[in-house]
Amino acid sequence: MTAKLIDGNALAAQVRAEVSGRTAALKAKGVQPHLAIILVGDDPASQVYTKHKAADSEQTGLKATLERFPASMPEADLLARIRALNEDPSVHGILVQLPIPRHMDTHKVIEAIAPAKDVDGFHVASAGALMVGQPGFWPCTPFGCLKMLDSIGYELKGKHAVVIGRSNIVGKPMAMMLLGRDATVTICHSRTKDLGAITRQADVIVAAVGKRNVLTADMVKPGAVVIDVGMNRNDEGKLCGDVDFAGVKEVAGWITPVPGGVGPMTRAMLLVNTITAAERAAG
Ligand SMILES: Nc1nc(=O)c2c([nH]1)NC[C@@H]1CN(c3ccc(C(=O)N[C@@H](CCC(=O)O)C(=O)O)cc3)C=[N+]21
Repeated sequence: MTAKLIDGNALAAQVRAEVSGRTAALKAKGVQPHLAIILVGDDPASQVYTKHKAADSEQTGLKATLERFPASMPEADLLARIRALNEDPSVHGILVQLPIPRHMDTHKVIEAIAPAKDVDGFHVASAGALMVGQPGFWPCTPFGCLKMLDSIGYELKGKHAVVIGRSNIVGKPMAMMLLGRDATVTICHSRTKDLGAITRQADVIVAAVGKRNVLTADMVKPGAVVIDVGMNRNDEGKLCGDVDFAGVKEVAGWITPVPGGVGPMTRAMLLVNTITAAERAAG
């Protein structure tokens, strides 16, 4: 193996320690930072994720309230609950776990969250703020990827960063963050012709497609930094990313593993956004 590993678990622990410090400082001023997590339905994966998020919060001194509702909940009731949380000054962050049941309009539900409490960074106001460089909340996954690059002291200015994937929650915001650091950014996607010809020019590659082996060793310039956002299962049911880790680690300069890479950082950045929301509310 030539590539060095960027350890998401270790970095997330550091981030949580920083959040704990900020939480303690706010508590000393009489403010209890509080994240409201809404889970609609009984998807097993979502139940596990939301429990993890609540446990992470409690570990860093943040209060987390997990509210569970049946899949049959009318959309109007969910919107009303979100509006009540918007008005509640003791709540600083609101997260609606996705996916939500199909009879609900995800866009409408996200837009109901007050932008000042949008700790997922999914609201159009958050996306707009990122695009124009105004304070807001950055989506946790690309924010975590940027932190991972910072953790190795990587200078993005003038580098060619290639993002594979154009989702609203990872690819597009990731590209904006890299652009904000003066990288030259290329966004690739399912209709891109000759992906390898583009990725071979990259100094940094962020793979965020949701498909195994999207990036293989022959597509990577020696020494490049490879960030793997993928969360897939292989034929044995084991968690794996979008990157052919075994092959690419022989070529890349740095690489993130799955599990133990971007996933833990996504969870850590939610805590950062929540304490930031509470600090802003406290003035
Ligand atoms: N409103 C909303 N916000 C989200 O941020 C959100 C969501 N809905 N819905 C689902 C996805 C998925 N997601 C993950 C975060 C961390 C890990 C994570 O920590 N993964 C571990 C492994 C966990 C395992 O073993 O299954 C790792 O990569 O090491 C996974 C998945 C956040 N999501």
